[in-house]
Amino acid sequence: MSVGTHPTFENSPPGTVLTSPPDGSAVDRATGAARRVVDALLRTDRGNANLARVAEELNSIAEHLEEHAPAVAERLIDMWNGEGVTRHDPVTGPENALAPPLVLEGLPDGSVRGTVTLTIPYQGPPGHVHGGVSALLLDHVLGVANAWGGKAGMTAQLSTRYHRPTPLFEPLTLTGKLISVDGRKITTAGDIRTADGQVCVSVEGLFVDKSVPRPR
Ligand SMILES: CCCCCCCCCCCC(=O)SCCNC(=O)CCNC(=O)[C@H](O)C(C)(C)COP(=O)(O)OP(=O)(O)OC[C@H]1O[C@@H](n2cnc3c(N)ncnc32)[C@H](O)[C@@H]1OP(=O)(O)O
Repeated sequence: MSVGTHPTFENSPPGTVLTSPPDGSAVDRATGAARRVVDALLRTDRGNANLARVAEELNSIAEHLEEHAPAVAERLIDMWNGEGVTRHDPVTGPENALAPPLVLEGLPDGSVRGTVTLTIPYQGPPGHVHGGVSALLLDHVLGVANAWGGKAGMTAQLSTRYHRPTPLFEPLTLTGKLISVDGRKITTAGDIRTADGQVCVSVEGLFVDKSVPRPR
């Protein structure tokens, strides 16, 4: 897999933002609103008398968006156009309402770091983050760490250790760093910590240098 023109720690200043933060565009603001809706649907009173109308209005919004959507094959080409950082992925993508979204910066020691506060849509155990969500976030963090380290690959294995429950509603710091390269095999490690430095989840990933072709 090629890293194309992605910045690396050897050619870019510390603090380089490696993902695509929300930029205030209409699509990013609409996606932010969709995140609020997902969160609010989980929080609103189950007896909220307006929920039937809410369902109608949300379906009407979805119909409007679908009416203005090109064929999926065309949209995929558009999404993967250029060599830039993606705006649609489910971890950092400002255009993806499933993404928190996490913003990652590159550090001079070759690691990447980002802080995010997760809320109810990401819940697994009561008041805590779903383990699959932690693995999703860390898989992507390791992928970005590989790019910052000058490599890229597909995840072949992600070994995840859950040290303690990961809290919702408080800032979590995620880090990742490329550890070693052996031919096509790239080993990368990362973790999720609370603000006071407690490790909640740590991962080691094996990535293999191979890419899936972009849609054209
Ligand atoms: C700035 C923003 C940038 C952009 C940042 C973007 C970040 C995105 C991050 C998301 C990353 C993903 O989720 S990627 C999506 C999830 N991953 C996938 O879908 C991958 C599906 N699997 C595959 O396509 C394949 O199995 C591969 C590519 C992983 C490997 O297939 P291959 O190319 O045929 O290679 P293969 O010969 O099998 O393996 C190569 C070597 O690795 C070893 N190997 C392979 N798998 C394993 C394994 N699980 N455990 C141990 N070793 C393994 C083999 O023994 C071999 O060793 P040796 O004999 O050479 O010693």
